[in-house]
Formats: sequence, C-alpha cells, structure tokens
Amino acid sequence: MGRKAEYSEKPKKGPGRKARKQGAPVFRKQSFAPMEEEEKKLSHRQKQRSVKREQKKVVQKAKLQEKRAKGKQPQQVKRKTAYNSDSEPENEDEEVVQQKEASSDEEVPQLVPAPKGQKSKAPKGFTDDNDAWLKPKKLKKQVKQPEPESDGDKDDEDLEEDSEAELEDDSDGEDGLEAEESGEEEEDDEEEDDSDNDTAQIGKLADLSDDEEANSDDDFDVSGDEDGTDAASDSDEDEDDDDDDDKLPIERANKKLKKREAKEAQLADDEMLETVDRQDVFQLPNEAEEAEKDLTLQEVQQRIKDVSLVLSDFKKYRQADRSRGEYIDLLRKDLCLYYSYNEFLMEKLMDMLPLTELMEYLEASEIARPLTIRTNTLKTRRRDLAGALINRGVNLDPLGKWTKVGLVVFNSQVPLGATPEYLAGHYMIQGASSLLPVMALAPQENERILDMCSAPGGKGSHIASIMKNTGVLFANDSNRDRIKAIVANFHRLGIVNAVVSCEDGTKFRNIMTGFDRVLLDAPCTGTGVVSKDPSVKTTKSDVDVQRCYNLQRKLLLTAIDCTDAKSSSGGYIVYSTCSVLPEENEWVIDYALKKRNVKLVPTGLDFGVEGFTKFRQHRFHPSLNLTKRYYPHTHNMDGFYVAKLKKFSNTIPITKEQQEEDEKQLDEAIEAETTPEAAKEVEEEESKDKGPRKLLGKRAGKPSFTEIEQELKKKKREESKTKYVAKVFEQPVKAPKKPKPEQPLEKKEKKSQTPVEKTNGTESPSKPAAKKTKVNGNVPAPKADAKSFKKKNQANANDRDSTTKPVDKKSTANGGDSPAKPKAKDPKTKPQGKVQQPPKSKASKLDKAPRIDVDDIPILEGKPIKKQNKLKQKSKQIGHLKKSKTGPNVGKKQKFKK
Ligand SMILES: C[S@@+](CC[C@H](N)C(=O)[O-])C[C@H]1O[C@@H](n2cnc3c(N)ncnc32)[C@H](O)[C@@H]1O
Repeated sequence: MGRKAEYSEKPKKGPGRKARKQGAPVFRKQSFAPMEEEEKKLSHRQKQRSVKREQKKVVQKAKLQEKRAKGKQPQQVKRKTAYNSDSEPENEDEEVVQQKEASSDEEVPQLVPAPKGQKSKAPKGFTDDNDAWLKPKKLKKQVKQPEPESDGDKDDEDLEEDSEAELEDDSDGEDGLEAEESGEEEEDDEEEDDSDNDTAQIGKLADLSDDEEANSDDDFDVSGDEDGTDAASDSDEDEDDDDDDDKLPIERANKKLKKREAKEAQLADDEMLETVDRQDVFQLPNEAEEAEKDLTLQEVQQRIKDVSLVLSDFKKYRQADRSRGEYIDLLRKDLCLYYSYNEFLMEKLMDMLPLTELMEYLEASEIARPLTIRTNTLKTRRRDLAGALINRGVNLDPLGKWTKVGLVVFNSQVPLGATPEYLAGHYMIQGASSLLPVMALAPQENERILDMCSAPGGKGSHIASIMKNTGVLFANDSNRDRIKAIVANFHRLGIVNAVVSCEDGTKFRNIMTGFDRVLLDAPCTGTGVVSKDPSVKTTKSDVDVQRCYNLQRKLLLTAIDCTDAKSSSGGYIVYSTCSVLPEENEWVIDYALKKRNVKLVPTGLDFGVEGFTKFRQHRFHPSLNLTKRYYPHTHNMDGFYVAKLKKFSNTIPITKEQQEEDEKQLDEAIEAETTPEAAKEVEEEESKDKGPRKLLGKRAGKPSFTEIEQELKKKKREESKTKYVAKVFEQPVKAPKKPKPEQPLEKKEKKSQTPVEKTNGTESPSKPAAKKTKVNGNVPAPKADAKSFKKKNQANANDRDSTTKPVDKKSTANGGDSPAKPKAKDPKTKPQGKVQQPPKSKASKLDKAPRIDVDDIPILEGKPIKKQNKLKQKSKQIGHLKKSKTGPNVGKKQKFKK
C-alpha cells in the first residue's frame, strides 16, 4: 500500500530543492516501533501482564532453542532467528558470523543482532541514555534467572550467561534506535542509524510476532482481570496458572467458574446449617395444652412433620427432658387423627415400616388403586378383549409385562360390570394383586387343585382358565352366601372343570386329600386393602388379628395335609393374604415350617419386597425371604403377601428339635403363668370359670394400666370376646417372653385324647363335635361371630375375609388394643364361658352354616410329645380323594351335592 519508503537514499539539501520532484515519503522510525507506542498506553496491570507474558515467551523460546540446539545444527537456529528480519535477508550470513563472534554458544535467541563495529567498543559501550534504555533488557535477564522449569543443569546456567552477553551486545543496536528516537543524531551517523533502524525493526518485528502469540492470550488476560476482582482466589489460581498453561482459555475459565461455584455452594450449605441450628426446636405440648387445644388438620400435619424431623435426628432436635417414646406417642396420635386410623393399626404399621416409608404407605392407602380386569382366556384373547372394550369407550392398557392377561382401565364410559363382554364372561374384574397367588401356584393342565377359600371365585376361575378346563378344580368356601358368587362367576366364565363345595376349610383333610396343588387365599384382616375398604382403618383390633392368625395357621396346616407330596407335577401350596401384618403372614408360614414337612420355594414372581426374616425382636426362618410382600406405595397395588411351599413328605414331622421347641414353649408358658400378675389373673379366672383354660400371663413385664384404661379394656373385651380369641402369638412390643398359643389346647387335648391328629385324613368324624362341646364351654359363643360374619359379608363387596368381628368402637376411642396391653379377660366383669348370644330372631342361614371353631380344630403341635411320637408311627400316607363314609362328612357330602 502506498509508496515504499526508502531509507537508503538521503534527501538532498540545499538551494532549489523546492523545485525538485517530491521524493519518497519518509516515515518516522517511531512508526516502526508500535510496541513502544503500545507500552505507553498500557495500564499498570496490563504492563505487568505483558511483562509476565514476555517472561514466559523468553522461557519458552529458550527451551525451544535448547531443544533444537540439542537435536539440530546451530546454524539452523541462527537462520530461524534471522528469518525474523524482513529487511535484510541477504545479510543472514554476515549476521550469523557476527553472532558467532559475539558468542560461541548459539543457543540463546538472537532477538537483536549486534551492529557492525560496535563490538570493539568499551565493554558496556552505553551512554547514560542507553543505561536507562537498557533496563528492560536487564529485566529480561532477571526473568531468565528465576526460570522455574529449567533443568537446573550447568549447561543451562552457561546458556543464561551467554544469552546475557548477547543481550548486552544487542543493546548496541538498540542504542542506535534510542538515539534516533531522540532526534539528536548527526547526519553522518544516519547510515549507521539506518542500519540500526533495520536492526531495531528486526528486533521489534520479532517482538511483534511474539506479541501476536501474546495476543492469543487475551482470554487469559481477561481472566486475569477477573482474578483481580476476586482477590481471595488469586493465590490459588496463580498456583494453578502453570498447570493451566496447557489448557485452552475456555477450559481455564471453566475451571475457575467451577471453583467459584463450589465455594459458593459450600458457603450456602454452611449458612443453611447455621440457620437450621438457630431454628426453634419443636416443643412437645404437655398434656394440659394438648387437651385444651383444638388443632386444625393443617396444624396436625405440620406437627407430624415437626415430630418426624425430631425423630430423624433425635439427639440433635429433642427436648432434653422428653423421651423418644413421648414423641412417638404424639406422632402416632397425630397420624391417627390425620389419616383416621385407630391407634392399634397405626401402631402395627409404625412397628412394621420405617417412618418415611410409613408416610408413603399411608398416603398411598388414601388413593384408590387402578381398576384392573383379567382376561378369561377360556373365551377370548387379551388383544381382542381390549379392542372390544376400546370400541365401547373404555380407555385401557396392558397391566404390565409380568402378566399376559391383566388390563388396567383408566376410565370408561360404560360400567365395566355390565358390558356385553363381561356378561359373556370374557373378563373378570380383579385387583392386580389377586393375579399374583395364582401365578405363584402355576397350575398345570389335568391336575387336581384345591382352592380352599375360593369365594367369590376370582382366583379360582383364574386357576381354571390356566388349566384350560382340564383336570379338576375344587373351589371351596365356608360361607354359603359367597358360594353363590363362585357358582355364578364360574358359569359366566365358562368353567366346567370345577367342583364347588361349602366346607370349613380347616376340616377339608377329612373330606379329601391328595391334591397336586392347594391355594389358600386365607381370610385376613384386610389391612392391605384400606383404600378399597377404609373401615379397616378403624375397625381392626388385636383380637381380630389374633383370630385371623389362629384360623390361618389351622387352614394352612390343613392345606398342607391335603397336598400330596408325591404328586408327579406338583406338591405345592400357595398361601396368600391381603394383609400386610407379619402376624398374618410370616408368623403363619414360620409356624407351618415348624409343624409340617414343607419348605419355602421361590414364588416365581419377579417383583415384590422380600418377606420379613425378622420383625422387631422376633426371628423367622431365613427362607422367609423367598416370600413376597406387596405395598400400595411401592407397587401401586393392594397390600398383599404370597408364599409358596413345597411339601416334601406326607408324614407329619416330629423331630427332636420340635420336641425341644415344644418343651421350650411349654416352659415359657409356665414361666409366664407364674409371674405374680399372671398367676393372680389365672387364679381369678379359674375361680370364676373353673375351666381348664388359663390365660398365659401376657401381661408379664408390661406396665400396669390406669384404672380408666383398665375399665376401657374391660368394656372392649366384653364386646370383642369370641371363641376365636386365644391370645396366641407373641406381641412384638416389649414382651420378653410370650405365652404359646397351643398351651391351653394341649391341656384340653391331653384330657380329650382325640385321635383326630394322628394322621392326615384319618380324623374321626365324631370327635370334632365332642371336642367342640368341650371347648365351647370355655370360649365366647360362636353365634356372636356368626352374626359378625354375616354383617361383614354383607358389607364388603370385595373378596376379603368376612370373618372379622363388628366394628370395635372402643378400639377407636381408646386407641385400640395395643400389643403392650395383652390382658385377655377380666373375670370380674365378664366370667369366661359366658356367651354373648345374639337374639335368636336375628339368626339367619349364616348361623346354620358351618362355623369355624378354632379351638375345635386339632392341632398336632399341641399334643404331648409322647403322644406325637405315637402319632408319627401311626401316620399314614394320604389317599387320593379318600372320604369318610360315616359321620358328619356324609351330611356334608349331601350338602355338597345340593
Ligand atoms: C380372601 S377371601 C377369598 C377370596 C378368593 N380367593 C378370591 O380370589 O375370590 C377369603 C374367603 O375365605 C372364606 N373363609 C373364611 N373362613 C373359612 C374357612 N374356615 N374355610 C373355608 N373358607 C373360609 C371366606 O368366606 C372368604 O370368602
């Protein structure tokens, strides 16, 4: 661009020069020293950074050249240096010679070659002005000295010395530059100055090129500015600078940003902790306050949260003078209030689930489970059914990968119990959880299968459809009204391989044995189906649980006895309940494992929570982890339990271990009875009843109740006494030693010496009646239960057990029977043996139906050990479809035909 400047020609001076043609433009030397200009403009900080950059550049260059010098000819290095000179490439050789003269070591970068003739001058050869100018060069030297990355070898030191010498030589040339800048040079010196200019330009151009590199560090500089704003991080970041050299500017910036964020997060956490610490600790209300205050639901909810927080870190948040028990009591009360549970059930749930999970469980139990249907594969395919229902405005989806027959219905424009498909038997309305026990049972075609508690036939019909209407399904239920539902459903669904019976399941071994598989979907408290039947929350009590527990154990033993261990295809028993309480699940299975030749096998269900192997202070058989639990909050289905047993022998086991166990149980019961309180209780009871049955001293070790509590207890017991109440299982809370359930029965059976228990299927038909008479003299009347049966059956449309007692208002009022309040009966208020008889006018068909009498059922484990040994010897293999032709079974058979 423009005309080229010529420095070689000297403009002529003198007269007539105005007339001359305008010569080439003359540029001030200053124009070629942009660095000088820039330096003047730079701020102090910028200069510092510039110096830093320079230092780095010099160090890098030194390193680079050192490397090259090691691997290449020195000449090449010199050429490289000379290449920076644009103006006089032809002088390369001369310069090289000069440099050689200046220093024998060529490793030092030749930024500015020495001008000719200058070398012979005085060693320093600088004027005072030069001294001033030389300062930057000295700085350069200083930079080299602290070079951190130098090897520290002697060679390096030599190198530095050499470079210093050269720099001093270079300064000669720069001296000329300084002189020119000052404008004080003589014309005679101009040629030399020009050459100096050239050298100066060379030097400066080299610097410029370096500057370009430096400019590439602009980002770094920017971040350096940021450093300036964050003085605290300066030191750290400076330390990292060296490590960051290899990184891109953006990476360095990112690193710094992350550091800063981490610091801020840390600060925020600290602040939060401080704030929490400063917060007021939740103050437990005292009883007076509690009585006065009427809390809103929101306040209760808030208090639940507060107490939960305290319990989550009790040491930290507790009030020094308050115990954990007080907090738990308050929490239980609040939860009962908020979710409308009685204290008994809430306490059971609190025992069972950790606090956070409990809250989830309670919340999930408030929400209805999705409506699900099961395709009846005897009549249709799921895809076809889904299509048909979708056409009717039903919005549905497959239930899950785990089932090929389930459909979940999101919404429907038609009632699902009245569609043509329903009436045609293409599907059954069933909860998702009710598919699980049948899947675990895994029925096979042509097998003989017993569904012991079948009404209304949901699972039974599922079994039949898997069997493809082959083999025989025995669908039994003790509730005659509910039997009708089985018949109706089976008709609708096109099941033709079923025999429906109405028998007491606990006696089924007398009717028929030798089944390939038995399903026992046992009657239970229904604590898993709270969302379906909210009344469960307030109506269940300790008595209900114990009643169910007794019945379940007896039904399960019978189910095992009805199974043929030698079945070629089966020999399996599946036990299930829609309760989540361990008393009705693990406890029952654990009991059966001890009493029969069965073992737990995997259910085949690939989801569900493992069953408990321990619960509070209780320990179950380790294989109970093979059983499965289902919860509304984890599986979005009703609370459910499934266990699968394999029978491996038809004989009834009486092992040495069992003998010892039985003896131990006896000892414990005796020991419990001998506690002063229990002894007194038994004494009083015996004096009233004069019966053999004794309470087992469950109050041993328990705190005594206040008078009011005892009064409430008495009233409650009066209401809830039934023949089923046997106070059998150990209470999970604070009960050091518990009475064994079999104890009273043992005593009775010792006297009666019934042969019923001797072998499977060999029970004498006349014995149960005799025994019943005897036992019923010691327990509340059965008719009260029959009434409650009826009420429940009418009330509950679902398939839960209907054998539970009527709503126990007291249990709601006083928090229900806590496990820590085990006193069974108060002979003062209600002598044992007295029966709460319902008015005869109210007795219905239900009353005439076979009633379950827990005490009437033979319990092998209750036999004296010697007797059991005898039984073992006499035990026979169960015959298939063997039936007694005499006694009450005959009547039952006729009933069955009806
Ligand atoms: C949970 S429900 C069964 C539901 C059924 N498995 C289904 O899927 O439709 C329990 C049933 O057991 C019946 N049951 C109660 N005690 C019984 C007993 N001792 N023998 C036989 N069935 C009994 C009840 O009448 C009730 O129908």
